[in-house]
Amino acid sequence: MTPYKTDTMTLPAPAKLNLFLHIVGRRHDGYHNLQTVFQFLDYGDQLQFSRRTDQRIQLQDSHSGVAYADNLVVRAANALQQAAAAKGLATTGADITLSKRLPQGAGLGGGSSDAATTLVGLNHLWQQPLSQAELLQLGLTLGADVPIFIHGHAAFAEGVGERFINVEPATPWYLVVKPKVSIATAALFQHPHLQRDCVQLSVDDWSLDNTANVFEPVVCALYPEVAKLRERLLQYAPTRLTGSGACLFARFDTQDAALSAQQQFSDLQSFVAQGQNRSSLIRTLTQY
Ligand SMILES: C[C@@](CO)(OP(=O)(O)O)[C@H](O)COP(=O)(O)OP(=O)(O)OC[C@H]1O[C@@H](n2ccc(N)nc2=O)[C@H](O)[C@@H]1O
Ligand SMILES: Nc1ncnc2c1ncn2[C@@H]1O[C@H](COP(=O)(O)OP(=O)(O)O)[C@@H](O)[C@H]1O
Repeated sequence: MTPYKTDTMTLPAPAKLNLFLHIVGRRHDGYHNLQTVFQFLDYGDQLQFSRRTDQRIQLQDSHSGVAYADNLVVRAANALQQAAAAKGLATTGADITLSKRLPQGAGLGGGSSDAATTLVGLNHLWQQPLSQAELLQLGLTLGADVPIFIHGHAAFAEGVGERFINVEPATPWYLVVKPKVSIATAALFQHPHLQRDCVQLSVDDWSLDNTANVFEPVVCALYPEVAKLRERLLQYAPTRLTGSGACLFARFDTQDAALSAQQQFSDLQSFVAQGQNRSSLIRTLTQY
């Protein structure tokens, strides 16, 4: 039997930002067609994977607060084991440790990033039972945001967010602040005031100035705390909502400027991180 290259891997699960988010139509399956640009942050969760001698998946979770079977890490590991078995390929089990740092319901894609890192990490540990195309397809069954984290490069995305054209936007420093509200993505997509008829852009047409996040006015109307926080952040830098919220990100030219503004938001959960066009997951993976 060929020896495995590695028995244990530690991989990041970075956050994403939606630099803009437009809805361009509704689909028959209830989902919406989007146009968005995803960029990664050098900040996120961390996952450790170790091969087991039996077939079990065991997750140790540092306070994500999600029920074991619902955790996207467990769901991703089980889905990968089943997909490999369907191809007649053997896998082992795995011990997985999730160190959770990203807030949830934040628009940062934390759960989706954990799922993607699990798929990519275990696929590597188990000697690639699935191709990259198969991983992307499997990821999409776990959530619309999972494929971008598997892809791992900043992209102009369409469809439900699974069709990509790589882009290289500027990589400023961001101050990301989480208002004290929790937002349910599915309910927000159904809101009657949500703009769903944005003009289709092409990849070369978008800029921060000619785009918006269509969720932002709806979230600000529903949650005055978010509107107030947005006003506060706008005093320091251009600010936008990421995903369906609740986090807002303010854009700075330097780390010092972002850190200095952060001092004014000590009443809330926040962090400063630089935008990345190649995700830390993909960069770290090359070390294994
Ligand atoms: C809005 C975005 C933008 O990146 O991010 P978040 O705010 O969640 O981070 C994503 O489209 C969210 O992706 P994700 O959170 O993976 O969504 P899913 O679990 O697949 O879907 C949750 C629910 O949102 C709705 N949904 C999601 C994506 C989409 N393109 N159209 C939809 O209508 C559906 O009602 C679905 O049942
Ligand atoms: N490992 C996980 N980390 C975070 N959330 C998870 C995880 N597994 C399942 N979830 C569920 O996914 C939901 C969305 O989480 P998350 O991806 O962090 O937010 P968002 O989509 O707003 O960026 C959570 O509210 C939680 O119920």
